[in-house]
Amino acid sequence: MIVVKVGGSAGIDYDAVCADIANLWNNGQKLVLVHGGSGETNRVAEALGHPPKFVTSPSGYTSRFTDRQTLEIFEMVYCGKINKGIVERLQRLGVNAVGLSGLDGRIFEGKHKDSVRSVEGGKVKVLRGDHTGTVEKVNTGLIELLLGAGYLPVLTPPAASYEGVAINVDGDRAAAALAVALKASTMLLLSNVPGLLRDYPDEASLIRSIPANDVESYLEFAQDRMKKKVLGAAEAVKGGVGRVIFGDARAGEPVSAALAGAGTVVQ
Ligand SMILES: Nc1ncnc2c1ncn2[C@@H]1O[C@H](COP(=O)(O)OP(=O)(O)OP(=O)(O)O)[C@@H](O)[C@H]1O
Repeated sequence: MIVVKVGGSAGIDYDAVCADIANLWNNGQKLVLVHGGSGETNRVAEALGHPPKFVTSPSGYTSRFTDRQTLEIFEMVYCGKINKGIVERLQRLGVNAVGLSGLDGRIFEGKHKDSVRSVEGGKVKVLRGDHTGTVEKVNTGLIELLLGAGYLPVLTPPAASYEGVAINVDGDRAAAALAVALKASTMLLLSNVPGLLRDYPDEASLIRSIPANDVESYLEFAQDRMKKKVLGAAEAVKGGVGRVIFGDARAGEPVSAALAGAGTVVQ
């Protein structure tokens, strides 16, 4: 079993990712696909007159401040345009894909965090009305039901809070929780960079391998949103996933290339 998470940053080639996945799936590879949608969400939010707001926590993690309106825009893009776009591509390639959010059947569950601490102008502010959280539980029953019946699950945030409220969760860490719960041998985190770069954005500074017992010390090379990927990788290998690969989803055969070791291999 492998878990493939494909991001939603500019430049990602969904046609290439889906063609590669269809090929692997049709050759018997069991897999679950998780996706993001941040780039398109930013564009749609701007167009709807509710521009994105990002907050940086005192510990340096950046996240999207998700008020109710942002959550609704987020769902339009993640669960709508991106999810159905991927499912349609896979269906056209002969793969019976089923697109679901973490809310559906409570596939991803976690605690709702209503407030977030944000560093603004050197001061820490508390912002309320946030619809975010972290995945703590994965309903593998529904996923196994689908896989057992021959469907390829295509999953996306948001998750469900324990009270049944939709919460924006980080897709990389959701994929990590899923990979642990499914006892996956490999998790791929594909985005619009070749992997973790020592000197971002210099692509020649690709870090080729990271020892599984020392992932956190590589957090220092990751800026803003890349930090969550490194954290997700640490959580996955700690939870028993054999290897995590940060790979490039901009062209070629992104999944096969990453499985063959292109990118940053955490093992
Ligand atoms: N050291 C680094 N190496 C590589 N990328 C980095 C580094 N530091 C920061 N980044 C940024 O991290 C981004 C990837 O993370 P991001 O969460 O934006 O991608 P994603 O997974 O494609 O999106 P989504 O949130 O939609 O799933 C890259 O586009 C790059 O700008």
